[in-house]
Amino acid sequence: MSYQPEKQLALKIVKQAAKLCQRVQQTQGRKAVQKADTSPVTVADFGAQAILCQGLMEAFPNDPVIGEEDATLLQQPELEGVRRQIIEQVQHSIPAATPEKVIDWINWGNGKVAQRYWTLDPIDGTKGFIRGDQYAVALALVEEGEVKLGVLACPAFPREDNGKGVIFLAIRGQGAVEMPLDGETAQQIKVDPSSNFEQLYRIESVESVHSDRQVQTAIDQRLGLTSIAKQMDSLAKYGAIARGDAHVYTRVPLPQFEGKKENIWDHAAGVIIVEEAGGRVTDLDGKPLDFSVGAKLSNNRGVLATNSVIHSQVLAAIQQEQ
Ligand SMILES: Nc1ncnc2c1ncn2[C@@H]1O[C@H](COP(=O)(O)O)[C@@H](OP(=O)(O)O)[C@H]1O
Ligand SMILES: [Mg+2]
Ligand SMILES: [Mg+2]
Ligand SMILES: [Mg+2]
Repeated sequence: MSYQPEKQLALKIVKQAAKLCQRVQQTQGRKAVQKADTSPVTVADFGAQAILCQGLMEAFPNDPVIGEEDATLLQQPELEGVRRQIIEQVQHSIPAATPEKVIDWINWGNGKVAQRYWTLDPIDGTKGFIRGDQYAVALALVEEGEVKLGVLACPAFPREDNGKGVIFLAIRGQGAVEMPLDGETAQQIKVDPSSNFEQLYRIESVESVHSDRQVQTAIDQRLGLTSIAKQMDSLAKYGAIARGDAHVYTRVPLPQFEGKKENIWDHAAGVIIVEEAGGRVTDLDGKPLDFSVGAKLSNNRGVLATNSVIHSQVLAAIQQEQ
């Protein structure tokens, strides 16, 4: 399968969604409201999910979509202003949008896992978005539990030409590329296959409660990895591994979140981008991430992404630390 129609649509809507996020940041700032689990969500998260879902619904009406956000929260009367801003922002991209349609589009992302489905994170790294750091719009196509296509728009990702804004794209069997967010020139990307731990970089979340830094540092020491870990919000970390800026990404759950499983949309697009760039992604026990069970990676524990060359050595060090 070449997945050309899927690729064209995915690129188009991810770019549209990223534009909405940039516009919200410029015009409305980075205000957030709290979800039931106390995590933040913004006008841009909801607006970007509406745009992504509308495009998928129109082009692939039979494919279920599993997205992070849900419009239930917006029924609260005190969020009337937020709801209005979301609708205005979506109308900017899709003039025919009505309030009812926008809510329906957001909720189109409440689908269930099927033989073929899409998963999306309208903003991964909402905390990064609010801080003015990295964030990503993430979209992936999954078939038979395997990611077949992944697109990541990272509007704040630094480019070699000193500009900002990168899209990472991978299709199974076709390699991984990066391109400027507002351009067309695709450039093949590859992991850096170095294996001398003294020269390698690990990358981790900026948020200290999203992974166990103590265990991660102990793993570094076992491996002889001496550099200070790079920190970056969102799935952009997978992009950094795929283009050779870093070599190891560990996501070790903190003891207090041991039973809390990772969301499929926080990983799917990144996994294929790293794999197609020559890297490897498993959980902390060396098992492939299983995208066939639901919205959570229920059959997996944590995540390890590497340049592939050092993967088994890192897994061995992880086993010794558990
Ligand atoms: N305690 C926790 N452990 C692991 N991941 C968590 C977490 N709390 C939140 N997250 C997830 O971490 C994601 C951000 O990833 P990162 O830490 O790599 O920047 C969040 O995505 P959203 O920002 O889309 O909500 C959220 O799903
Ligand atoms: Mg996320
Ligand atoms: Mg999100
Ligand atoms: Mg969130």
